[in-house]
Amino acid sequence: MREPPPIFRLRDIGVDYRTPAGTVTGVAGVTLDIPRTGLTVLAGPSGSGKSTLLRVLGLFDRPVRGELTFAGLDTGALSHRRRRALRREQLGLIFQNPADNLLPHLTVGDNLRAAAQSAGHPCDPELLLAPLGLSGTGPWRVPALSGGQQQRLAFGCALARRSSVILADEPTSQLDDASAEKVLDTLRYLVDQDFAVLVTSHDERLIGLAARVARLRDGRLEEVVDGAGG
Ligand SMILES: Nc1ncnc2c1ncn2[C@@H]1O[C@H](COP(=O)(O)OP(=O)(O)OP(=O)(O)O)[C@@H](O)[C@H]1O
Repeated sequence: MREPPPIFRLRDIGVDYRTPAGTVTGVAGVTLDIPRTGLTVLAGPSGSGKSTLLRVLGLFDRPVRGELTFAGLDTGALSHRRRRALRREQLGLIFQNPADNLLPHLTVGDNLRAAAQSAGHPCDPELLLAPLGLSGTGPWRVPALSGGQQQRLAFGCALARRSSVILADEPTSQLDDASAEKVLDTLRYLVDQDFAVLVTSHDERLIGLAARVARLRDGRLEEVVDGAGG
């Protein structure tokens, strides 16, 4: 059987940052295909370019070099508006700090409703909350949730938007062990639901769940290996 086309196709991607001290390379020469299903981990030491690459894949930042195709679309040719619409409708990007992903003045249920509405979908919060281990929290305000619960709610918002791809920056890094385990359960659930899940991480437990691990070093792709979760 023929392999389905990749969800992301990266060819020679480069990102630079201009700083007062000169140009800093975020990533350079990254060529990689990311399949439509399963968990892909972008691994590598601090400063290796993981977050930079995730922001490019989330269509937040445009690479200065190379080509990025998302679901067959050449993203370099897309207007700012079209990129924003794709982000809202198809790409769930979850930032490292749980509080950055949610609307803190709303309840848990209203966060899910707002996420669903922004992508034009109906929403039953309790149906989304149960598999995330957050049953009954719909009427709570966001600050009443722990950091790990907020992180899982952020994944719930991506589910509510029916994002085809879920991208998360170090989702376990700010959590204690018990909360991190629950986030790992959430990632397993998303993979079972056939989402393409792409996360940056140094966390060996998370790397152990991956179908494939892309290792970066100094902004370059060092290797792509099959993981234990494949
Ligand atoms: N906004 C920025 N301005 C200037 N340089 C930046 C900026 N963001 C990242 N960099 C530089 O780009 C390179 C890659 O950084 P990036 O944050 O992508 O790495 P990372 O692997 O995600 O690191 P960490 O695990 O610490 O988050 C580093 O040299 C970093 O200093």
